[in-house]
Amino acid sequence: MITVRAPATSANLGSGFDVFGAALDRPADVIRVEKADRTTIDVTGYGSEFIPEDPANNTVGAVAEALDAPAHIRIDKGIRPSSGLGSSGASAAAAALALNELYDRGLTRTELVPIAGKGEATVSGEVHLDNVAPALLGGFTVATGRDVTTVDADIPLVACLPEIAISTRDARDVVPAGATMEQLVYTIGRAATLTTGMCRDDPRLVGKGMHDRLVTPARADLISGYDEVREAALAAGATGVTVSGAGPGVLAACYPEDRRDIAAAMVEGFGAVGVDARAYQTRIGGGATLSRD
Ligand SMILES: Nc1ncnc2c1ncn2[C@@H]1O[C@H](COP(=O)(O)OP(=O)(O)OP(=O)(O)O)[C@@H](O)[C@H]1O
Ligand SMILES: N[C@@H](CCO)C(=O)O
Repeated sequence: MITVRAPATSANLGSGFDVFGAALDRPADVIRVEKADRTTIDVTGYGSEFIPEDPANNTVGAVAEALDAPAHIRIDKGIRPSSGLGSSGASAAAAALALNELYDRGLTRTELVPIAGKGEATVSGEVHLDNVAPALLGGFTVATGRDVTTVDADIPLVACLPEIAISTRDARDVVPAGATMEQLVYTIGRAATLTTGMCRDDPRLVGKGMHDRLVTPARADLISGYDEVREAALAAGATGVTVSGAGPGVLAACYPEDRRDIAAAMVEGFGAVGVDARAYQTRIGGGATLSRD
């Protein structure tokens, strides 16, 4: 049996819509695969009651089909679905790595990224690699078309998950259809600042580079308490705050000594508007890990 642990990820990081992604060192999904005549799926764990076991509707089903690798697939969810922490992408990435090994397909992790992306597309409606790339490769990733660049960055983060569900499909509906030249110039500046911060392991530059005036404000309107939580995190020392992926998760970059206070402030911020929330004190971590029993 092959077991793969694939990490949660945070896509976009504010200024890098559909391009930037980061692997988080926690939470994670664990997938176990065994050869079978046809693909079957069992799901347990966090939010499993909301996840279809039909291979046509689960992200791992499309991956098994793309690799021509039928299997019995057990998914233990550590990442809540519809969270903005790449839950569906983590399962797809884990399945790609596990089935590639189970059937000796010989593909590299980079070659598995678009295959995992096909799985992710079954739920979000279109292929974007900003969750599956960091889940497979680890670190901070820049995905443009089929090309993915990685930076092995070390940045402390807090990911706060409110008890609100927002699907990626719905969150894509509010993305503005166009942008002005002024907005584009602003976004390019922030994205470049963030990338420089990742290359230098500099939380200040990463936080500054997260600021986005284009997609994030539209999505923030879907998250009750977003403005309060953002202000609370900044007051507790966060260097930058943004929507994680398609939301409702909220991501803060910070220095390590402020992480605990920021986590408490964010949970309290959601609490102030009557929303329960859970915060993960985390950091940019490695990609999926594989073991064979
Ligand atoms: N293996 C899976 N794990 C999680 N969700 C899955 C899986 N297979 C299908 N789904 C469905 O995908 C949807 C969640 O995916 P979605 O992209 O909306 O959220 P997410 O992956 O948590 O967030 P994001 O991509 O914004 O970081 C839910 O409707 C869920 O039922
Ligand atoms: N880039 C995607 C990530 C969510 O899966 C989005 O923000 O819609």
